[in-house]
Amino acid sequence: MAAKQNQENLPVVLVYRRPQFNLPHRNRLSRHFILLDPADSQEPTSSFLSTYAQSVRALLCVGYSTITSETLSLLPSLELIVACSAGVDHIDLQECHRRGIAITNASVAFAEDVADLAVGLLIDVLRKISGADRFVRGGLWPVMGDYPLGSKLGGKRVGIVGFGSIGSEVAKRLVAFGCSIAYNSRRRKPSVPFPYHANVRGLAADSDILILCCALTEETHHMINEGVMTSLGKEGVIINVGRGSLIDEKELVQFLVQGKIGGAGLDVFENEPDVPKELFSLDNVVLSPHRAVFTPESLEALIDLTSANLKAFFSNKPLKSLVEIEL
Ligand SMILES: O=CC(=O)O
Repeated sequence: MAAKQNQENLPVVLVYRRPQFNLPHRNRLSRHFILLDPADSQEPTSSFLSTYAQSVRALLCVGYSTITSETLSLLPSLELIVACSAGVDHIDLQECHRRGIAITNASVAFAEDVADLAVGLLIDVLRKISGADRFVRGGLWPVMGDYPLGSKLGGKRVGIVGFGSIGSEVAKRLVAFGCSIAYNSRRRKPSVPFPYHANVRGLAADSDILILCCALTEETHHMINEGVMTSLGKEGVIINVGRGSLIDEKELVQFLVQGKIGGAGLDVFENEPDVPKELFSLDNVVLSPHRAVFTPESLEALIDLTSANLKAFFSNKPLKSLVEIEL
């Protein structure tokens, strides 16, 4: 009876997810919150929300489940969206801003793992690890002899696009490898000791490698275009752990196929899970199926952060990872 009473006093959190997205460590969260999940019900989501979620103040958005203005219009009491993702481009930010809904994201929980993968992709592209692996497994070593030389990471000039928690973890790692770092972001960050470029094309012209760690917004959509890739040059390498649409993907494919840039390491694509087939035969391209954030450790950290944000909200304390909405 006492346990039931406690359960009834817990704050209610609406779980919003596409059926393919599971909420990791759900049991841990349900010790502190009553989780209202339309996916547990037979009812269509919109009628579930209209019937059961009218007084819900906090929503947990799992994966990249799209939250449109129509979804928001079904939730008149909503004050907070806790996104279980680093990127929040699947949420209608303008409508959230208009309705005064705060958003938190998970970049800080994921930053180290995403940075590790960015550096892993970069080393793979430069040292041709995946290509060499295919060479050995395909029995080509005895037939063709030496595999082509790779290129050294130390000493490279790396341009980081987006210098939030992920960009700064990438920089920390690459400084240790002996790279020089410069960055581009919406504005200069006084606490960052590296050279700032207000313009991505200028950053590309001064870099051997571009690593994309920024959010996808209207301004950053296709920011890596023909001009930027031309400035990066024939030996240049692009690593993308942000979102596919940061790059004009058709243009990237042309640049890679025609040898107008040196290589790419891509964890994200414009039309996931579809990846341009032209990339499959290129040994200077390393492909990963949007997995940068997924380690058991980062999922644990995600639940800690999610819980901390929700607890802060329900006790009127400052949120742990508030997203600044700039429109
Ligand atoms: O891409 C992964 C994320 O945004 O969390």
